[in-house]
Parts: sequence; C-alpha cells; structure tokens
Amino acid sequence: MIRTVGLHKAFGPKTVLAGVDLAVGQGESLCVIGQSGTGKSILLKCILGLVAPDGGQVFWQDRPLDAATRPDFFRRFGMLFQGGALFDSLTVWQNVGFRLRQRMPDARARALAIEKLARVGLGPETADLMPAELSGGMAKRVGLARAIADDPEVIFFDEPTTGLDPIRARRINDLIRGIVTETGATAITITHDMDSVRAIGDRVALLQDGHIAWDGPVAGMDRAAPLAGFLGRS
Ligand SMILES: Nc1ncnc2c1ncn2[C@@H]1O[C@H](COP(=O)(O)OP(=O)(O)OP(=O)(O)O)[C@@H](O)[C@H]1O
Repeated sequence: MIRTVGLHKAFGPKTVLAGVDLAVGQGESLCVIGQSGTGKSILLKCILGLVAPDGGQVFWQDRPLDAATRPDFFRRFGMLFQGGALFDSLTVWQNVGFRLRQRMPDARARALAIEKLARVGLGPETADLMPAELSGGMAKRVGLARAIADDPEVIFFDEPTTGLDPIRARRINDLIRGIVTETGATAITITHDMDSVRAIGDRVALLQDGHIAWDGPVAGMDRAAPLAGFLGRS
C-alpha cells in the first residue's frame, strides 16, 4: 500500500537515508526502529512529503506520491504526533474534530469527536477542556482520538509512548493495537520502545546506516541476529 524505493536524503556531507526500500501492505502494522539519529523521523517526513528526498520515490497504492496524488492521500491518513501536538487554543473536541469541522456543522463534528474520545477511554466531560488541563496520558489519548477522527486508511504513530510511564505506555500500546485491528487501517509506527513493537507491530524494520538492515515479522525478531545489538543482547 505504501512503498519507498531507493529513498535518499543527505544534509550537506551527512547521508541520512542511503537508499531505503520499505513496503507496508494494506492492513499491516509496521514498526520502524533504529538508534537515535538514524533517520526514522526523516524517513517519515519523506513519506509525508514534509521533506523532499534527494532521490528515490514513495508510492501509495502503486501511484507515486507527488503533488497530484498527495491531497487525496492526506484525506485518508491520520497521525499521532510525538508529544501529542494539540492546538493549545482549541478545546479537546475542537482538536479531535479539527478536520471534521471543515466539512460538517459543529454539532455533528462535536458528536463524532465525543464518540472517538470514548473509543480512547475519555468521557464526554473531557470534550470542553483545554489541552493545558490534560495530563500527559490524557493528551496522548486526545491525540490518538484526533488521529482516528476521520476514519483514516493509514495511521502514522510517531514515538507513541514517549514521555509516558510504563503503565500508561502499555495502555496506549494496547489501545493502538485494538484500534488498528478493529479499523483494519494500515499502520506505520516509529519507535524506540520494543514493548510498543511487540504490542503494535506485525512486522518490524530496523533502520541502520541509512538502510533497512533487517525486516521481518515481530514474532521472529528475538532470533534475528541483526537486531541483537538493538535489543541489547550480545
Ligand atoms: N534539517 C536538518 N538539517 C541537518 N541535519 C538534519 C536535519 N534534520 C535531521 N537532520 C539529521 O538527520 C539525522 C536523522 O535525524 P532524525 O530526526 O530522522 O533521527 P531519528 O532516528 O528520528 O532520531 P530520534 O529517534 O532521536 O528522534 C540526525 O543526525 C539529524 O541531526
């Protein structure tokens, strides 16, 4: 469904992506892991068109993602940003219903936003709170509700458990897995957190030295030699 072919990106003399070939199928949940600074965020930004690669191409449903196809893609994707990235001046329901409000009356957008808030375990009393009034875990849930508000076909999760304690992180991982399974959405998760990989992923890809150094099922990652260093084994 989404495929990168030979993605290349350098900043001055520093090559970050040196030919990244990666594919995620319809309804599949792929986690991309890698040490800090290996280029996971740059890869995500190249897929989203926020950073222009120096070479290579991104395909969505076998069509190149470019200026002509990206608007359609943008209507069909959702994203949970690292840290939530809620709009401070909007209430919780306005954040969740941000896209919905562009094409429906507020009353309907609010009702749908409250449905999505319920899906992530937040009651209607949270709808009129401001982001500053939320705990870190609640903000993450609101970000998740916003990511799924428009019933996306593809969802990107950028470091979904960053800043959460282990119990809250586990709840968010379980919530994400449940949502991905029940919606049948294609999911791409960028993470350092191997608990997230085990909970969320069907497949895992290791980004290292600008390439995908290993790519395989999550169930097989403990036996994969290239992952040994990353998993902290000798
Ligand atoms: N605009 C930029 N100009 C120069 N270098 C950049 C720029 N953006 C990213 N880089 C460099 O590209 C490399 C990859 O960055 P990236 O943020 O993708 O890493 P990451 O794997 O997501 O790291 P982390 O897990 O710490 O978020 C880093 O060395 C970073 O310094």
